[in-house]
Amino acid sequence: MADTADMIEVDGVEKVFTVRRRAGLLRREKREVRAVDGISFRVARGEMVGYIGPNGAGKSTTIKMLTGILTPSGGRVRVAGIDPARERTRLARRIGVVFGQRTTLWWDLPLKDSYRLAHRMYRIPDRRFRENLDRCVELLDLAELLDVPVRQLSLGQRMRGDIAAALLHDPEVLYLDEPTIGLDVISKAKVRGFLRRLNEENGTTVLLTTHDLTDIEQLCGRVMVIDHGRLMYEGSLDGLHEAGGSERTLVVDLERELPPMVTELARTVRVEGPRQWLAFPAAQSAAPLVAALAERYPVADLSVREPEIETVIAKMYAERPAPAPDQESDPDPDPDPDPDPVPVSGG
Ligand SMILES: Nc1ncnc2c1ncn2[C@@H]1O[C@H](COP(=O)(O)OP(=O)(O)OP(=O)(O)O)[C@@H](O)[C@H]1O
Repeated sequence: MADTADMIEVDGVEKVFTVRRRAGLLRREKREVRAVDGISFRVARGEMVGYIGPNGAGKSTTIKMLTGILTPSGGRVRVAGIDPARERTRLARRIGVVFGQRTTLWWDLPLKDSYRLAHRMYRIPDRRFRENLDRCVELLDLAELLDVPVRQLSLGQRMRGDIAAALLHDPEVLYLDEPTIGLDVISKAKVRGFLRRLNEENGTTVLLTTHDLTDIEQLCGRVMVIDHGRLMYEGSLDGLHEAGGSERTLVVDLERELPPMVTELARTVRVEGPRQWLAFPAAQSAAPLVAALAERYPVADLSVREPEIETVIAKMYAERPAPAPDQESDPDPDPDPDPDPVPVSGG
């Protein structure tokens, strides 16, 4: 069972939450939120897949079902051949989880103490623990941070610390929920480089949730898009850009104020003083556009902006019927009634 080619199997999975909310002074009414509404997908062993969608789409709920923190309301989930909800502790030894917004490290203790606890909790053989820790310390640049209490770490340092903690027990599957959120460019590059290497060298299967399309572009061969609890797209990132007709934006600083620039490769969508914004198809390279503009206009500086995931998905939606009202995302859910910590600290 454990050597199945598909590391993650999800068949017709649903998760329905019942939310109580005030409806008048004394009355409270119950409402169902279909956070995940019948999704099916596979992730092969050693694959690195992006799982994206707007806020409230159902990404975290899916990941929680894949760890066993949440039990599906319907459908079937298997990870490494294990039913996560039934055998959560057994599965915890085979998976690693990083929630970008929530640390699994001990806040008041030096970073290395959290690692020592993981060593004991997962009963990692001493030699294996040392090798894994040494590798993470080297590749994630943690040497200077091991003695620092976690609460004193910057967000980027803490994130690298969390990623290391999730990997000390050699998980075959790693779930990453927004691992680059709020990080500066250098920290993002470090995290992405590390993940690429981990996947190549260890064959770790990675499911990556992110709002940053550059994470997907640099790491994932395949992307799945979820919205209103349903899978809307599965394929390459380029295919997604095509399906959504999405555009990137070239921001051009000219040496002086000029009328809107004209080129057949893009549309000038905004002009503010000497700065102009040009939209062009996201699947197209910016190089010919840059060359064409530089030939005709006094260009001082340039940058390219990637489309927002929300915009790409909104464009895909323009062609589809609106979702039923009871599937709209809930602006005021129970904050987080999950009683359990994520498996890395609870397994
Ligand atoms: N414990 C809960 N109780 C009630 N509703 C919930 C609960 N957890 C999530 N929801 C609702 O389920 C839907 C999906 O939420 P989920 O957190 O999975 O979305 P997400 O795609 O991870 O969003 P984000 O990008 O904002 O983290 C939302 O409408 C959310 O309000």
